[in-house]
Amino acid sequence: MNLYGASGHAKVVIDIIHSRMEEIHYVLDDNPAITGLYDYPVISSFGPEVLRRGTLVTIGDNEIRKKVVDRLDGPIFKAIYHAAAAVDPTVEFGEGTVVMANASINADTIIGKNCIINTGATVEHDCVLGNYVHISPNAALAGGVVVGEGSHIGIGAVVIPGIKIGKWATVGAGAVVIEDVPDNATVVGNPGKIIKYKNEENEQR
Ligand SMILES: CC(=O)SCCNC(=O)CCNC(=O)[C@H](O)C(C)(C)COP(=O)(O)OP(=O)(O)OC[C@H]1O[C@@H](n2cnc3c(N)ncnc32)[C@H](O)[C@@H]1OP(=O)(O)O
Repeated sequence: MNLYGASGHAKVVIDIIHSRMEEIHYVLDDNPAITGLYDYPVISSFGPEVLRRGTLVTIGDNEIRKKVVDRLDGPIFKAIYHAAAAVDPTVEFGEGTVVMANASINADTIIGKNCIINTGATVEHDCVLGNYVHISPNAALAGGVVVGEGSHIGIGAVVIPGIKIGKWATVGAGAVVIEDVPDNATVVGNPGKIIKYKNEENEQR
């Protein structure tokens, strides 16, 4: 497989890949100033033949990861999870999703494409996560939580059972979410409160 994005996030994905003894063929990045990541040379100029084995887009920012996936002229690699992640066999993943060490994902959860379930995160039973979601390290989703496309749950945040989080929303680090979160909203604190929206026309401060 290839990695696209020679970032800090890519370093952690390399750990997953090593734990699974999969082979990395190329590390790619748009920035020609980045020439290496660990022992891997990084290339910024390449033809379609480089992409044929499948690529994981290793960019932490959800919007930028989507932009790169949308323009990629080749297949996305299957979902991959660290050998030290605890994943129930009933869990379904979309392609390009990565699960870091010590994450736990419980029964009948469905996770979309190109998501990140980061180190030590908990995604409980019966959750549904859209594409391009990022659950940050040590964040916890209780049972039956729904997270819409592109939303980012910050480090150490907690979401109580059955909550629905809309698309492209942000939950701040350490927040405790006890009410549904609309699309594009940013929620912080305990209990979580909306502080802004991505689209100014929706702003309700
Ligand atoms: C491996 C990895 O590193 S994975 C990456 C994990 N990353 C994260 O978890 C990042 C999470 N991001 C945050 O928590 C950010 O602070 C955000 C997204 C919630 C807000 O960021 P910004 O939009 O830049 O907002 P800004 O910093 O201007 O803060 C706005 C207000 O919210 C407050 N605020 C910001 N974040 C939080 C928070 N997590 N909890 C409580 N209050 C917060 C600020 O104090 C500020 O309050 P004020 O208006 O009274 O001064």
